Amino acid sequence: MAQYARSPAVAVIRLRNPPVNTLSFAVLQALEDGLEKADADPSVKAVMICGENGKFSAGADIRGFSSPNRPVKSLAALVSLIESSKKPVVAAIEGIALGGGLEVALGCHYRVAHVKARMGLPEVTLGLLPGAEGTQRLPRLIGVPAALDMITTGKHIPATEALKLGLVDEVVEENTVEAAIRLANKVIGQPLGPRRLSLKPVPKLPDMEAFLSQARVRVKKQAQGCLAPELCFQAVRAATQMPFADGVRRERELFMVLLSSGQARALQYAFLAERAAQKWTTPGGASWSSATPQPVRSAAVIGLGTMGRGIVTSLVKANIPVVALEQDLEYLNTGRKAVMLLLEREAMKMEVGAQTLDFHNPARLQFTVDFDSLRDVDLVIEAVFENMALKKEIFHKLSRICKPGALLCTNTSALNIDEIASATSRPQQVIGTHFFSPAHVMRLLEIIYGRHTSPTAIATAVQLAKALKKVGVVVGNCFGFVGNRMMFPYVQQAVFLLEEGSRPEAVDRVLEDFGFKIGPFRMSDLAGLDVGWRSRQGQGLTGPSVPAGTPARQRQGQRYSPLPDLLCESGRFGQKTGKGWYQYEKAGGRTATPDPWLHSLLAQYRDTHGIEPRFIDQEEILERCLFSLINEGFAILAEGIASGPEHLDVIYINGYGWPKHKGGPMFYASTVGLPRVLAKLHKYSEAHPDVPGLQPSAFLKKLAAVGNPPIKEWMSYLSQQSSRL
Ligand SMILES: CC/C=C\C/C=C/C(=O)SCCNC(=O)CCNC(=O)[C@H](O)C(C)(C)COP(=O)(O)OP(=O)(O)OC[C@H]1O[C@@H](n2cnc3c(N)ncnc32)[C@H](O)[C@@H]1OP(=O)(O)O
Repeated sequence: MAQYARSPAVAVIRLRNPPVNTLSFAVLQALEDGLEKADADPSVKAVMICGENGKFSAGADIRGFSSPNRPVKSLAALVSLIESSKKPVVAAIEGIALGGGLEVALGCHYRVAHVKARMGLPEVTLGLLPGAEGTQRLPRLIGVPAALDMITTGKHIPATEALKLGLVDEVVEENTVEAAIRLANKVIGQPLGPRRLSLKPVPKLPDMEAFLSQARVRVKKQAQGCLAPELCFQAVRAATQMPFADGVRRERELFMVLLSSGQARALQYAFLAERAAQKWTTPGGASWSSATPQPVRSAAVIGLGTMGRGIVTSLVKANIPVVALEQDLEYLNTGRKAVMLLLEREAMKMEVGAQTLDFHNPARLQFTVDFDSLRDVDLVIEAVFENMALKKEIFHKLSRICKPGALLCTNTSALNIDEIASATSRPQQVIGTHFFSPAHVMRLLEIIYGRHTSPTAIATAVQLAKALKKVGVVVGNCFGFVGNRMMFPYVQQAVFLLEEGSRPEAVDRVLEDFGFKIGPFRMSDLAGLDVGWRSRQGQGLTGPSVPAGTPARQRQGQRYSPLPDLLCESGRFGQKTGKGWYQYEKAGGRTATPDPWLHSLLAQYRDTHGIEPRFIDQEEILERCLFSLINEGFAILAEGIASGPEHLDVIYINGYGWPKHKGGPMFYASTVGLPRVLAKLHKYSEAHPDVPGLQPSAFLKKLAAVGNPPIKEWMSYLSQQSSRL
């Protein structure tokens, strides 16, 4: 709620709704009561609004948007009420003023911010727009270009930038509340008209129309299928074209369009899913609420290939001293040059300069070929290539060399954590940390616990993810873990569709139109086709270990496509060789062009195997790829490999380019409706009985049978979570 006090001519209203002072009905009501009380008291000459616990407000309650009683209108009315106050109102912004929180501050006549405060209108990231008149007030205060930038990107800006933009009147390093009270006392009796933003004109630009049309193109490009940025743009444009009251009406109409859109629900779900994924549990009973992380004051990275370089960069950026180790001086020098280049680029992006990152200081970043240098580090991340024997050899060494409490992490995308841990005398300290490439950019960190991994080790890895500004998702140990395990049937369907008559560019287009950043074939070309080829060779699916007489398109009674193997046998490994599922301008090129060679290979292949090609429509492409991926997700949940559907969705949004405005694969399934997903899987599995990925999982069947419950109830239908531990 809000607490009311006096100081002595200034009424102090403190928003109070832990942890982040969201604007619930009760808070809004208490704020309104406080304003009325201040207005009615002749000894009160000014008002100051601040937030409890060093935070102004994180805005409207994201959990409340789906409620029929959401306080949309009352927030806008309250902001108007603040602005129309006859006594000056000053906002004291500490910590954060976001969304509706910043809109409340915009209703105030003056704003004082702490130097460490951050401000923003992040509604666009939730599929909405600042619907409490923020799209009309902000451009009047800071001008159209800056307002449009803040509103269409949702970025948080630091107080110092806010001061430059004119968003706040003062920035202070000490007590913000006292500074705001001082300012309130100073402005008593001064005219308020010029401080009421609704009365100000929108600052003019030499050519507003030209600016807006260029901005619109930029916004559209960044939106990638998301509706909110375009409607945010339209609301700000309304501010340039209409009087305040009409602009507010337009803002309200656009807000209602967004509020009822599926995208807003999906994006709000994604926000909450990310928080839910931090609350990990294991079938063995360990959980985020009881496990305590160990401090990580230093780290080592073994292997300076693509992944290792990104991981070192990430650690340095997080201010964790790193020892980087390679097998010999030649590899070490190549790795060192590459890491330095990455860090220099990052330092430039961070606008802090190489000195602040301090990566030239050997106490912060040291390169070595000597395993003994790892003796004292708190944590080691092994990032050599995917070879079980090599990884086991390294872990055996680490087990002997590292200090007793050190956490031993393996960066792997599929290998068995228990087998790696078995090479050590301390399997409780061994954990999988699956980084995504480029590791210093991608937000996802899949954290894989093994049979013996301790809760402390899991909590430490989760804490490390936070320190690296990544989202860590804790999952159980199985082949491919969560992300890649769900990806296998998806990619498999994509290849089967080629066998049956489709083309890489057709399949990719359907999935890119759905919203994936890149389709499965472009993705395989980017990652390198040889990675999967080596893995299939290791599993005995291709190469000399396949028994003579095995049918070309069958393995262990199941359908198998040798197409990707054929490409690799012709040296087509994707972008790096200039040829894969597409052709590229050169080895290492990025521009994919459909390849006639591949088309004739497909025709020849179908001929050889007696496959009559057929036209495959977009619906079948989309459903077979997505529903097989989702189906695997249900199997993963039933096996207790992940704590809930939110965890799978967070993995897909942050690691696999799933469109966030579609909420993640499991959320998407809930919007399609589980009975429909099930019916389609039945249909496709009847047509392809030798494809296990299309046979509906028992958990999906159960959820459809009990009447398609909401996603948050799914896990309660798992009577007994089977444990992999
Ligand atoms: C009535 C509508 C009319 C007009 C439009 C107004 C719209 C809005 O205001 S929409 C909301 C806009 N605000 C945001 O988008 C802020 C979202 N929150 C954040 O960015 C971050 O949470 C934070 C910067 C505020 C804090 O970050 P951090 O310190 O890393 O903590 P957490 O993210 O883990 O959050 C802690 C805790 O708070 C919950 N929470 C945060 N913000 C909201 C919110 N706006 N509504 C509801 N709950 C919120 C968050 O879920 C965490 O709780 P749990 O641990 O229980 O999940």
